[in-house]
Amino acid sequence: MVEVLDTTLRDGTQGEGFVLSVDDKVAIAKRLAEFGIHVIEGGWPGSNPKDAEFFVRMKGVDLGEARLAAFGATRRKDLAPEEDPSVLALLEAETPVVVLFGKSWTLHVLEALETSLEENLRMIRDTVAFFVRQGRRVIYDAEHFFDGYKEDPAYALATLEAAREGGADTLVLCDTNGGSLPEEVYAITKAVVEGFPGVRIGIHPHNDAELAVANALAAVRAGATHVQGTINGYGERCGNLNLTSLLPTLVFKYGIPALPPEKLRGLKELSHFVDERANLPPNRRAPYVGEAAFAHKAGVHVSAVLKNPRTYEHIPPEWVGNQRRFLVSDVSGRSNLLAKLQELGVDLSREEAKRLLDEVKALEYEGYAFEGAEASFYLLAHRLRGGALPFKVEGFSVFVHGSGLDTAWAEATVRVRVGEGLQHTAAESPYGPVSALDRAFRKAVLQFYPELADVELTDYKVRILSGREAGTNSGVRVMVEMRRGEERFSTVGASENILEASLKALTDGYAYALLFPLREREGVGERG
Ligand SMILES: CC(=O)SCCNC(=O)CCNC(=O)[C@H](O)C(C)(C)COP(=O)(O)OP(=O)(O)OC[C@H]1O[C@@H](n2cnc3c(N)ncnc32)[C@H](O)[C@@H]1OP(=O)(O)O
Ligand SMILES: CC(=O)C(=O)O
Repeated sequence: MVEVLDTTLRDGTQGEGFVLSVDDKVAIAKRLAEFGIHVIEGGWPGSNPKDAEFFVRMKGVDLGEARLAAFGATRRKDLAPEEDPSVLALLEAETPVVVLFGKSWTLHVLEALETSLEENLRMIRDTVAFFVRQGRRVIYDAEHFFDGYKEDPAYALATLEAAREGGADTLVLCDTNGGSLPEEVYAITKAVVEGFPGVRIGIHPHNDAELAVANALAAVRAGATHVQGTINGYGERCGNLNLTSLLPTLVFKYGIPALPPEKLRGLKELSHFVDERANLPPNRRAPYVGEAAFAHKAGVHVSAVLKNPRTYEHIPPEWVGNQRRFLVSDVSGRSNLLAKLQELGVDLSREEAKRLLDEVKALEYEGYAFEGAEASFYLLAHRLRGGALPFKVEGFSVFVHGSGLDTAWAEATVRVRVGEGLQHTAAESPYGPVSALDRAFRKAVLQFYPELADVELTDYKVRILSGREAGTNSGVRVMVEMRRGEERFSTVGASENILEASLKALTDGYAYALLFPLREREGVGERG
């Protein structure tokens, strides 16, 4: 059994750009508890009012089996624990578990704390003992343990001994600077495990050499039974041990039941929940939980996966709550297309699929990108089968007016054929030419298709296409995302002219919404 301590709410918030409100912290703590995390480190109550308030709010919250921990430092040099305001703030958090960090590396004792090696040992022993006397479980985080051990093993071990004498029940070896190698971590952890029989040994690795997961696994193989990390690897500098990578590896590959396997079905949802609360975009390429983790693009791969998913998947995606996806692009073969068309509910013969594939490859050469624009791909297939479109744009114009640099507004006209009638409408917008075009187009078609009132534009991205004319003469690709209720779908347009590319992408979105009104089936549709 390996105990899991999550420090997203403490070390995670030491990561650049990862900021949580008190409400976010409370919500995440509850989610971590539901997920089955054993110890949830909520923050450093002596550090700031937000963390202090978090612990006040958590006093009434039932976390079930999970235990809440507050984090803090050993007492200041030459002060008794009961005189140190930071120690007292930690006590007032009233958590069942206290995580104390102390110095293991002589460099830090002498140059950061500016105290003697003996006083540091007393600081560790006294502070641990103080909390143990108050009935708290103390987890001792030995900061810079591996660096300290490499320089002066006897002193590093003496700091652990001081924590044990104080009554700490878990000694955690921290790779604080994140530069240790798995073989060093293995050897040093093994020496500590053998030197401290009966004491739980843990690991807290950082990811500065991209080795946090490897180092955690090395420590566990050497006998560590407690790991500390964060969801999505947020944390100081390059981040902390990423639990969303470590946990499935421990459980599914090493067979170590850190959490019950069925809990890991909620892993992707938990990962996205934390990103959502922090208002950060999820990492698409994250192992196990990223959107791309089970997305198959190359034709050879898709062809094999359709025959047997094990050919290109190391685990079934559903084990971690993820889904298999097939992408369409210029590295596709017929299998990608047939799989995607089946997902979209479109029947094409092999011959038609071949023509569609040629068309996709030619358009991608011109600058289109269909892998993130399934709605445009659907329309392409629809047109290839001779399907009718609900409208046809026959012309447009756009004007931008301004009497100074901050006064611009735009007006647009569009000519759209709907059935037998030709609509010619105009609209203006203070938000720029694309918005004016969108308004004019909607005005033209809404009277015929009132259901489009429920469709809204949610994202708009422009990208300059490389390998063409430079600067403002470059071609552009526009990607648009639209929403209808819970459903999101994306389209693409490419042209030398940004407004033409925009109108292509916009009108693809509206045409798709009209042609494919019932995309509520399970597993169908792009996920936003
Ligand atoms: C490896 C880790 O991630 S440990 C966690 C680190 N996390 C944080 O630092 C985030 C929260 N920190 C804070 O809010 C502030 O730094 C506080 C409130 C803790 C301290 O603030 P200040 O009193 O203004 O001190 P400051 O931040 O400038 O310096 C840290 C002090 O803690 C001392 N210190 C560092 N580690 C320890 C330790 N383990 N035990 C005791 N004292 C320590 C330093 O020697 C320094 O003391 P000095 O002011 O006498 O030089
Ligand atoms: C304690 C801690 O966060 C570290 O050593 O990295």
